[in-house]
Amino acid sequence: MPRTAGGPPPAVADGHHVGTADLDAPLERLWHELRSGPEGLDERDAARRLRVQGPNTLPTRRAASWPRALGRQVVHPLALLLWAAAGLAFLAGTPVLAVAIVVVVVLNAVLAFWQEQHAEHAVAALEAYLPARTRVLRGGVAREIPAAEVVVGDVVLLTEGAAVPADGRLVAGAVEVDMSALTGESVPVARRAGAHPPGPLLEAPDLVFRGTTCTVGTARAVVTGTGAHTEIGRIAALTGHVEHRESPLEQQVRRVAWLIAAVAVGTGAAFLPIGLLAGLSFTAALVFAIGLLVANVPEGLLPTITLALAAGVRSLARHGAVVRRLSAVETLGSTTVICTDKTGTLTENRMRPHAFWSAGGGRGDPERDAAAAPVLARVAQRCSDADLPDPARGTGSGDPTELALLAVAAAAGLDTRAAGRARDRRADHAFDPVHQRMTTVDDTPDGLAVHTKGAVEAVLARCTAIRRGRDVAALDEAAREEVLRATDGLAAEGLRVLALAGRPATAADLVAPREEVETGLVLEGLVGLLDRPRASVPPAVARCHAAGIRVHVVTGDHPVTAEAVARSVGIGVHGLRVVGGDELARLRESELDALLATGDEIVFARVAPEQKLRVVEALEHLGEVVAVTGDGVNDAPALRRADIGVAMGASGTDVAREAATMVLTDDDFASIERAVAAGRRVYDDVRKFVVYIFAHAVPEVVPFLLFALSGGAIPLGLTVLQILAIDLGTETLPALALGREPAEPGVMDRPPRPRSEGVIRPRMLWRAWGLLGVTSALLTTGAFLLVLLRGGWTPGAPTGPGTALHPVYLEATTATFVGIVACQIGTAFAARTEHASLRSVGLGTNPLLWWGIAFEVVVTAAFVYLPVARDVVGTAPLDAPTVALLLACAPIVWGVDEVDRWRRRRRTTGTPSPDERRTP
Ligand SMILES: Nc1ncnc2c1ncn2[C@@H]1O[C@H](COP(=O)(O)OP(=O)(O)OP(=O)(O)O)[C@@H](O)[C@H]1O
Repeated sequence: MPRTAGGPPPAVADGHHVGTADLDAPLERLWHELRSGPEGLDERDAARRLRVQGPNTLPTRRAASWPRALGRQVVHPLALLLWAAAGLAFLAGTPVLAVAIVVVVVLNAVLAFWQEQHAEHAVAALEAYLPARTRVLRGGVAREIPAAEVVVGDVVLLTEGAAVPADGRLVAGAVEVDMSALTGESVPVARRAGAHPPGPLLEAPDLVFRGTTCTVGTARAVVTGTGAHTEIGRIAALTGHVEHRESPLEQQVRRVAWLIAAVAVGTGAAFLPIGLLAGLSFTAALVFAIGLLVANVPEGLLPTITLALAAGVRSLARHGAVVRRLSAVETLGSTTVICTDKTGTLTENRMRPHAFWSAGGGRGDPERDAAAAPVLARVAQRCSDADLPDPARGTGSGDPTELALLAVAAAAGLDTRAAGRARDRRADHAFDPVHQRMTTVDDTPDGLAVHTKGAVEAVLARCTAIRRGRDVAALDEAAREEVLRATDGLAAEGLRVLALAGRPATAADLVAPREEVETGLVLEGLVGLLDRPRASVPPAVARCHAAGIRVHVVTGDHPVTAEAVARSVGIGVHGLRVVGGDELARLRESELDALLATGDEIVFARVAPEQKLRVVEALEHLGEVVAVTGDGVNDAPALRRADIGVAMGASGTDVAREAATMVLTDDDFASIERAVAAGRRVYDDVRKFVVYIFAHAVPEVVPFLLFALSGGAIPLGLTVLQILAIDLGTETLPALALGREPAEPGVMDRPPRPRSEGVIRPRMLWRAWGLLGVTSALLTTGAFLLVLLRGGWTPGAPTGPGTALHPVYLEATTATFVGIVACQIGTAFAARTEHASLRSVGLGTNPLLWWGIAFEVVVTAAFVYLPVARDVVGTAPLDAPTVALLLACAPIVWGVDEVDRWRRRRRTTGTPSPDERRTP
């Protein structure tokens, strides 16, 4: 019987799973049942299987959940408040109002649903930017393919840091895998080919599963299940898709929304007795209280914020930074320190041999002099896992360091193709960042030989002799000094220096542990590799400095090389310290804190990945918001710990990607800086539309206040239904457009926002309610009174239905309604910037806003001029001069705010103080 983790094996008609194959069977039978072999499938067979089996992706159950998502919006707590208001309106005998409120609830729910779906899709679409890739054998040749194209029968190659793309059985090699996604157990477990005692499926020592990652070792596995027919596929089908977790920004805004809703209910309740005192009937007073409530409940706020975050995530993805959590966008904006690695992030990761040094010949040209150093060239050729099929074009696959060394071997006339090398290799000890060297034992024309290459200190420590021309001399203290001096000389030019060494081997070296093989080596020479800084990095570093962000380098490379590269891109212009891994290890926590608090930028060189975590923890202890980059398995803890863990999408391992908050598709440091700028922009945008949404509360409430405080002598300037028309019809789209506002000039010239600072601050409320709101209220109330007085009204004169003044009253409320819309247009333009002038951002730079305003104008015109709509909301057509007068409210509101911003800029003499810059 085939073993399963639980329940019977899935249906196998489509061949997704080896339900018919016996996992306990000997390998030969498994190959037979899967119609595959140690060479893997051939391409045509694989393509056909892919068509039959479908892609190797996990099912999503989005389709089934949308009615629930929509339903959730209708019973959302703020919506429930509005339902209650509708119920009250119905009881108060105003069914039209009740229906209108219900329409508001439903339309808002639909809009919120649409926004959330949009946000979810934006996040889901990110996967397309990060296609998981995997290496498989096809017809005996290793190829990298999208993980979605893996089929049953494929032979996959697993290496350190790789995600297991499908369920399978190991056929060669041994690995350790992190099974935590399946079992919750975080300690990696060993898996090796061959061993096969009976027992539970998940514990079988030769089986690997999709969703787990390989932390150590290399192995080959034949795929036995893909897509939904994997263990994790079954779990995914049980739990459905991942829930959206609320970001701190959303939590904050939710709290504020509740606070405002409570205030709205409170004011509504308080105005009920005031209305009665002003002489209203109970019904009229109730309607009036409901009006206040509906006017102030900020029901659209949250979904709009979620959408703004999602839009930010999407635009980041298009610019090389894929964020894996919505909340990361806001954290990015407050980043204060970036810890970056060097190779590939600051530099291009395209290395070429630049200098060569040997004890006999001194410095030389690596390609020209390579032939004169045959053993060195052989180490470069043999001790490598890269493939340089065509040295002339320099193209190939593998580690850039090794490709550059293969170029040296090719210059010496050696064959650099992978196939021949693999044939002669008898044993190897892979490179890892802790040992910082790699060793192979190979058959050569001169017999079996050990070949080692790596960081100079790491190799030198294992050498006992040094080559001088044709001779080999003992490696004494003086010779060691000579090598280290030569290393420093090359490193000072920013070169990555590798030492190459070798010795004749014996059969014992084929089975001996690493430490024994890497002894008694002869140092052949040094090669200096040039890896140019990326052109985009110096300006990005300068922008980080202007934005108050410090950049530390944490690298495995030599201190002198790292310092030269750091300086060449502008890191440390205001003070640079270089700290080696050994020194870092000796520092006490308090000393490390003191070092990091100096304000200097620091190059941590020759550090082990584990030490990165220590630096990150110390920085966080100092209250910094840290973004840290990493690409290897050992970087994962630091990536997880940091506020923003940044993994390298192009060169990093799957493990690092999984642990990271953000993945750079181009590995470029400049993308981090762009992401920080985008984070700041999104945060600013959220504040912009909060200002916009809050501002209209004042002109909506003031007519009620005037009515109540005048004891009914001044009629109600705005009907409840008109308020609903504003909330619903006219202001939604401009608010959405403000969420897409391009960054304001100077967004990267101000210091980072403190982590503790709330999104809504007193100064911003003053601007929304005090400045924009009060100006709008003055203008609209003025317009209302003007129209009334012009029509012959005097305070206290009756304006109710049937009275002579009723048509004038209708016209006057319409003036308030249109006036508020015009003021909102002015507010929208004012809210586009927090500090800068509108001129500096340009009038046409947010086309969405223009569309939103066009929509607003059309809807308002419909409410005023379409008889059906007019009857519902109680408006009357306005004449052209009145309309012109009301439209003037827009530039006035904008102008008042523009003057205020100008005044604040001038008060700070053009160079705003940090505090001033952060306040709206
Ligand atoms: N494939 C390799 N074989 C042998 N030695 C290597 C290899 N790659 C790198 N090294 C040596 O090990 C050192 C550390 O490499 P590691 O990959 O940890 O860091 P790095 O790439 O130099 O820096 P960063 O952490 O900034 O990416 C290098 O400086 C180099 O001397």
